[in-house]
Amino acid sequence: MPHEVTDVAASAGCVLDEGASHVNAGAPYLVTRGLVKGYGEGAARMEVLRGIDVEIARGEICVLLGPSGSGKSTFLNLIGGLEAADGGSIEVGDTAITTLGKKALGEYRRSELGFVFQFYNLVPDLTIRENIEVTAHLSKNPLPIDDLLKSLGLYEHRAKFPRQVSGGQQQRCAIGRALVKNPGLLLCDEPTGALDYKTSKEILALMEQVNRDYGCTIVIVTHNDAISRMANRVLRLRDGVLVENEMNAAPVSAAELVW
Ligand SMILES: Nc1ncnc2c1ncn2[C@@H]1O[C@H](COP(=O)(O)OP(=O)(O)OP(=O)(O)O)[C@@H](O)[C@H]1O
Repeated sequence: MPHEVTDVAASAGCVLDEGASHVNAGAPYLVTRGLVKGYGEGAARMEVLRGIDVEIARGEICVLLGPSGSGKSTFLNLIGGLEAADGGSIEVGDTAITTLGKKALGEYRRSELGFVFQFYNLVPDLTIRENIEVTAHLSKNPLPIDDLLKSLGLYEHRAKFPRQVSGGQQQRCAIGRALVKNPGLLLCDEPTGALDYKTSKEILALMEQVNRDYGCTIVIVTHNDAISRMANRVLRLRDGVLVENEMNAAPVSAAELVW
C-alpha cells in the first residue's frame, strides 16, 4: 500500500488492516425493499423499477449490470437521493432515505455520498486541485487534499485546468472530488464509459484501491460484464426487475480483468 494512501486514511480516522477483508459481513449497510419507480401518467405511465429488494454490506464493491433502459441509472439516482421513489424503502446506514425531507436529503448527499459519472463534470475554470477543494468545503471532516492528490497520481497536475489533462486524469479528479468528503457510499454511473481500455483498467484499479484503503462501499453501474469479476456482489436488472443478485466469493483484481 502506498505510504501516502496510508497517511491519508490514517489522518481521516480510517482503520487500515492490510490484508484483511474490507467487507463487513455484519448488518447490511444499504437495504432496499420493494423499491418502485415509474415515469409518466395514466396510459403513458412506464414502470422502470418494479419492486427491487437488495442488501449490500458495508465495504462491498457491487456491480450493477443490465441492458440499456433496464433501470440502472434510475436505481442509482434513487439511492443517491437525486430522485424520489414511488414506493418501497431505502436505508443507508442508519438513515431511512425514503422518509427524509428536502433539507435532510441534502445533508445525506453531502455527508454520506460521493458521485462519479461517465462525463467527469469538472468545473472548467477551476484547476484540478480547486475542483477537489470545492467539495472538501462541503465536508466537516475532509481528507487532506494534497495527500489525496498524491494517491490519485494527480499531484504534479494539480495546478492545471481540466482541458490540460487526459480523460483518465479528469476522471481521477472526479473520483478525488467524490472521495475528499470521505463518503461511506460511492455511486459510479458508467465511470469508464468514456475511457479507453488501458485507462479504464487504471480507473477500476483506483476504485479498488480506494475501497480497500478508505473502506467505502462502491456501487458501479456498467454495461461491461467483465467488470463484474472484480465485484463482491453482482446485480443485474432486466426491465426493472432484479434477475441476478450473486455474491462473488473470489473477486479478481482490476489488473486481471480482460475484455
Ligand atoms: N426522467 C425521466 N422521465 C421519463 N423517463 C425516464 C426518465 N429517466 C429515465 N427514464 C426512462 O426509464 C427507463 C430506464 O432508464 P435508466 O436510465 O434508468 O436505464 P439504464 O439501465 O441506466 O439505461 P442506460 O444503460 O442506457 O443508461 C428508460 O426507458 C428511460 O427512458
